[in-house]
Amino acid sequence: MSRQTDQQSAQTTEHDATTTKREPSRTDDGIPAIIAKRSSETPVETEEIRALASAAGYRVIDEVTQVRREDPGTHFGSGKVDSLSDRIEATDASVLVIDGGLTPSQTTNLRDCLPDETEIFDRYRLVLSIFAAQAGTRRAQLQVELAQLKYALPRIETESDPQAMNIALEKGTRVKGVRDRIAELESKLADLPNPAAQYRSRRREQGFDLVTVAGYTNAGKSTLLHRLADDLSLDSTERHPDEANSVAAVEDRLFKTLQTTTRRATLEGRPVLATDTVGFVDDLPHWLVESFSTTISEAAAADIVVLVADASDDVETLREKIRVSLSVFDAQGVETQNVVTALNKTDLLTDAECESRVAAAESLAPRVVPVSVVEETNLETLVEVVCDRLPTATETVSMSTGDEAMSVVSWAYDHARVESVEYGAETVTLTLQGRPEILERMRGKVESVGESDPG
Ligand SMILES: Nc1nc2c(ncn2[C@@H]2O[C@H](COP(=O)(O)OP(=O)(O)OP(=O)(O)O)[C@@H](O)[C@H]2O)c(=O)[nH]1
Ligand SMILES: [Mg+2]
Repeated sequence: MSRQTDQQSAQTTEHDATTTKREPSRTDDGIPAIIAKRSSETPVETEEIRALASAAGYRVIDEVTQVRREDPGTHFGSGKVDSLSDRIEATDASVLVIDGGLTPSQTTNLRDCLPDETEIFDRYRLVLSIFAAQAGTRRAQLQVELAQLKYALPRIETESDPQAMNIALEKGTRVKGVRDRIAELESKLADLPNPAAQYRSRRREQGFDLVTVAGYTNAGKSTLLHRLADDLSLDSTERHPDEANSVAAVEDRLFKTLQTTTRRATLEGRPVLATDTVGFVDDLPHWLVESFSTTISEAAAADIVVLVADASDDVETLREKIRVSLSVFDAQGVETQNVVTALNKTDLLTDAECESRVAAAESLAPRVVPVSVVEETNLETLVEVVCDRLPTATETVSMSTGDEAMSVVSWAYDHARVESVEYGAETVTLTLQGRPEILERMRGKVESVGESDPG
């Protein structure tokens, strides 16, 4: 992930270059905030964090960037913290937004150096506040609160001065309160009826294979789903039309991680329900991603999980994302044997680059299939590999010809893959492949029509 890459390259670049940029205020709405970002590379990119801050309702009035390796104490180093403090004082900003993750002790140290009442938002807290504002369903609200408390807990634990007895006591009470609430939320969430899960379990009874598409944001999950889906009509997973860094697009991207879409697809003749899941947001810790992974837990109930990874990432990033994805699956009880890895966007790579990505992915993940969804390269192989893993049985049945037989044949087309139908003078012989449960139901139907001796 990019944070790690920053730290690695930081060992070679150790200088302090500062730039500040005054933001012409476009709107007077919103709480005034200062953006701060430390990076080991120039130029220091702040476009995304600015969009996130606006999405969270802040008005960015100033920006401070620093090229330096991370300071373990205050993230920025003491000189920079002093000038940040001055700037906050001078601009009357009440919020400091930091593009990066702060440890609990960095948060406390930094707070001690800034004007009183300055609210510090690191990247995670900022994203959580956007989720909180957007969570529309009861489930999403509970999930957001849970994630916020998990974020806050270690910070409350490090916060107070342990020498002051009364504060320590007070801290103890607060910590206990938060722990109790976390336990309460977890059990509430577990008890909450999940309409999506109920829907899927019903569909499975009807004979649908269930495929879940998961992976990091921007890997191409929704695009893949569109390509596979029978019905290509637009829905909520559609990209925001004017993508270009608008606040709406950022909100859209974040909010989408709380939603899922299920579409019907036909893979090698079999009816499949494909579910688009959580896009793991880059640079968010994986406990946070997990807090929102409603559907990932349902992925454990899916027949196959297609892990979509972006092959145009550099090898290290690709590895890291695959590692995190697999560990999230593992934590949710998805069996490795049910994972198929689609290494997407090979159209952006040379053959040699593609080979190195495949090798890297194969060292971590099962069944790696390089594909380009937009150019439709190798999608048949992907479908084949998925279908190979679906629970399958084959059966041949015969029935007396007639209307009833015809309705069984049409039922078969809807629920399984029909390999052949032969219409004889007196009998219809049908060979089909599908879920064992479906073949079982097929037998029941054939019996009611009246079986006919195929010979
Ligand atoms: N070059 C290239 N771009 C692709 C390919 N597949 C998808 N993309 C692009 O990658 C971007 C992200 O695709 P999405 O399908 O929205 O990604 P996603 O995984 O659903 O992302 P989230 O919903 O944010 O989690 C879009 O701009 C796609 O057009 C591909 O095979 N090649
Ligand atoms: Mg998507």
